[in-house]
Amino acid sequence: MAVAELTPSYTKIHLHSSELSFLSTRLFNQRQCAFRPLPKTQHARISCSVAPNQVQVPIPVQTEDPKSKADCYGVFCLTYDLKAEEETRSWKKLINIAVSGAAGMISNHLLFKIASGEVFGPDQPIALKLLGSEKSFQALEGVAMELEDSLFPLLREVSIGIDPYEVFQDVEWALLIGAKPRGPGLERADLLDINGNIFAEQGKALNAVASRNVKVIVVGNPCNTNALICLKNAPNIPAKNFHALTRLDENRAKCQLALKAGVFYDKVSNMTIWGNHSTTQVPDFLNARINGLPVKDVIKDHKWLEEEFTVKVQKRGGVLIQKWGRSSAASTSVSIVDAIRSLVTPTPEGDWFSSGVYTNGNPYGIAEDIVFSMPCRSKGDGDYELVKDVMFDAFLRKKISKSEAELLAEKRCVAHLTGEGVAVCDLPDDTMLPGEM
Ligand SMILES: NC(=O)C1=CN([C@@H]2O[C@H](COP(=O)(O)OP(=O)(O)OC[C@H]3O[C@@H](n4cnc5c(N)ncnc54)[C@H](OP(=O)(O)O)[C@@H]3O)[C@@H](O)[C@H]2O)C=CC1
Ligand SMILES: O=C([O-])CC(=O)C(=O)O
Repeated sequence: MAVAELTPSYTKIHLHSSELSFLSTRLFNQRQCAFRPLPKTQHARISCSVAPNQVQVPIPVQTEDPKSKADCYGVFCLTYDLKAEEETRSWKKLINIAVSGAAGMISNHLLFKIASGEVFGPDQPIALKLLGSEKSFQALEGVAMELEDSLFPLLREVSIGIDPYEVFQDVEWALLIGAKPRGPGLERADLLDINGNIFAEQGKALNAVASRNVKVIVVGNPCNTNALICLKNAPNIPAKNFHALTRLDENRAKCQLALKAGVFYDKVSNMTIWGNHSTTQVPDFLNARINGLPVKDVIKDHKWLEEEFTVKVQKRGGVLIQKWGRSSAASTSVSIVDAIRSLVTPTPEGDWFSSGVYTNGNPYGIAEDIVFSMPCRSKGDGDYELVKDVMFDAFLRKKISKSEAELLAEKRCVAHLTGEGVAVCDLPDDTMLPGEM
């Protein structure tokens, strides 16, 4: 028995499982449908952007129930009076947070931190919008079940979907984690193209449906160039709102300096990662401080700083993969939390944090129109400013130039995805993600 439900632009079809595989495969192959099995039934919901006259199934006339449009999950589909709770509990207005790759390893740590309130605060209700794929849909349901069972008071809504145009509707934060990992035999140019296509599509979707001031943090690698592709495909959202995650690198650098100096890592401040989230990244020991003093005054072994420290930070991800058999997920999720909190809380006086941001107007002479990790400060309003008073020496300049050249080469390689013509892929041979060795 097949049932279809029509709206002017969408056709919703409920099918028995026997009919499901044929129709969903056909329509999916035409990239026209979003497919969602309905929990605890033999049915699925398929949202297809096809003209109504193409549908060959009996169509009962129904008035649309707005609730049936939402892809809310389980307990999160219940209605409740959030406004009343805002008054009695002094809660803030609900914020919508989209997470892609939501069934992946990083998200599996991150979602529970966000839902617990440790990221946006104990008075900030949260709606989580999880983006997955046809392949990961069941796993997403598993994630949503675990979120249900956690009884987080601040988590008011969870929805799951595979269409970024639905999932990104009105989101104020988009945490873009989902990306294809670089496996054996996959050239970096191919990876840039495969993942670049994902981020071009997601940029277009954000541009169409997200909040006009959405903050976007790109985690999926190669994250700097993915962030550039994303912002170029979202011309109605300020380019300044896009970040590539280099906070994990900052945290790794702080840890290594603390270890060498024999201090706890909260004594390390002003840590900049310059450049690409790759093995050309530059952990800046010239401007960093330990107990408020220049690192070079505390760690006298400057050869260690220039050689071992720099390489250790650049390759930390790869060493971890060798030990763990998979890439950093828990510490990456912690660093995403740090990155968000740095934007929603004022930066401590005199300190700063690193983020991969758009270079236009930067005061350091770094090439314009790329996404480059630089030192930032925030008033806690979600926005940031670049730090002006930083020092450079010949060593730092040389290292920064290498990372800059790498990012300019990556940009030429994705010109077809940024609207800048024909791609030319002349990537430096040694270009690698931190996880590659
Ligand atoms: N910037 C940083 O500091 C760091 C970045 N990373 C990067 O984060 C990303 C995610 O890592 P992690 O969560 O561990 O990875 P996982 O493999 O656990 O999950 C990633 C998700 O990406 C999605 N995905 C995989 N292949 C494709 C594809 N071809 N097209 C679209 N989506 C795909 C899948 O979700 P679905 O099927 O639902 O689409 C998958 O669940 C990786 O790119 C990794 O390199 C990792 C560590 C640090
Ligand atoms: O290369 C990877 O996927 C892992 C990574 O980015 C990191 O550990 O910094």
